[in-house]
Amino acid sequence: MSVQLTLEDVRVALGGNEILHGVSLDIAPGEFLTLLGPSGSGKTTTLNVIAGLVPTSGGHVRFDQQPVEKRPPHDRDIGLVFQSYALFPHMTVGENVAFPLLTRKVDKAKRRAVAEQMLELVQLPGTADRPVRSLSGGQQQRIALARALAPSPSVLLLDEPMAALDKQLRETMQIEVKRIQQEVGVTTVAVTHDQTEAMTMSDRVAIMRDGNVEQIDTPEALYRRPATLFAARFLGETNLVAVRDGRLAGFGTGVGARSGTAVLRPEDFALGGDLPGSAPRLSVRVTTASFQGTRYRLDVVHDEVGAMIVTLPASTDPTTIAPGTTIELALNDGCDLHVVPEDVESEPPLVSADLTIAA
Ligand SMILES: Nc1ncnc2c1ncn2[C@@H]1O[C@H](COP(=O)(O)OP(=O)(O)OP(=O)(O)O)[C@@H](O)[C@H]1O
Repeated sequence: MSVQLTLEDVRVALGGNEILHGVSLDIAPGEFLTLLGPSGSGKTTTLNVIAGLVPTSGGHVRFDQQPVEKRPPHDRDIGLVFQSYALFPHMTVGENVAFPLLTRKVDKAKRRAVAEQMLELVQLPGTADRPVRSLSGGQQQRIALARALAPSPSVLLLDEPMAALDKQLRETMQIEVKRIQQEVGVTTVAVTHDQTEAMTMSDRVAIMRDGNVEQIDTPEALYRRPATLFAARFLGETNLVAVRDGRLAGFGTGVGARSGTAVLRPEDFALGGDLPGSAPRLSVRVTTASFQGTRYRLDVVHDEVGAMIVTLPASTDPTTIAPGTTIELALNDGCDLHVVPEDVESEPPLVSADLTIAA
């Protein structure tokens, strides 16, 4: 059973300081939301508020409209997965998975059946009788997930669940966690520092900054339409190019907008020679060029715009982009230039302008 999870102007004060300054989130039943943000921005505190592990000093937390602020953690119907797995080392895999059912007084045969069903779900069938210590880190994380899901919680909370895994395993597990979450359909909130992980797993991502939600949207919208420069910098690599009096710095192109900052992603560029002469362009000097299998990644510099990051197709002739070379960059066909207006950082509510390039 999945629930609608609502945080309404939630405030938390700890050690004499207010840590959350009015966090509001509305998470649909079965949705996967990730809290992403720098260290100390309030991600874990928000997760702990939902779990009931941290008291609120204001606002409301609701499951399907019902306030739960007064309910203790064990009475909130929540599954929790931590970075450290927190499995019981002296128990078997099956006993670990079934543990939450033991405390709910479910009989032994039913516990065993649920444990086996959960082990199927996390693709570790037949491991119920193995000592938990005999499993690898990735397998132990699957067991932690199976244990959290065993009582069919209303809400699943994942606190940096992949942080202890190596990069390759982490990428596999991100896909796997999303598959399992979709199969079960449980409303899920995750915390991570890892923007790729956030984009891979989530229906929506909430970017947190200093105890507030900076922006919440789908990964695509956050990447293409960041409402603030903080959000633009936090999700994906970005080039911030000034727009003054309606002209894009360096390019000189009219963008028909007031002043602000254009958010140009590395893939928004192509080599000038590959595009029609009408495409906005500027000459830059290559400082580094590295081949990354599916593309080249270049650091380039322009006197007025400064340093930028650019990616070009893997088929690009490497001799034309060698460090020290001056190349002409053009804005890619279909590049939908997004400008954050100048006053946005200081004057909420946040709005962003979508502009088409004037001929
Ligand atoms: N028990 C506490 N007492 C006082 N301050 C606290 C307490 N717990 C957290 N804080 C402070 O609250 C702020 C938010 O902490 P929180 O752990 O929620 O951030 P975070 O975004 O999860 O960071 P990280 O990514 O480093 O885990 C930090 O400045 C932290 O120092």
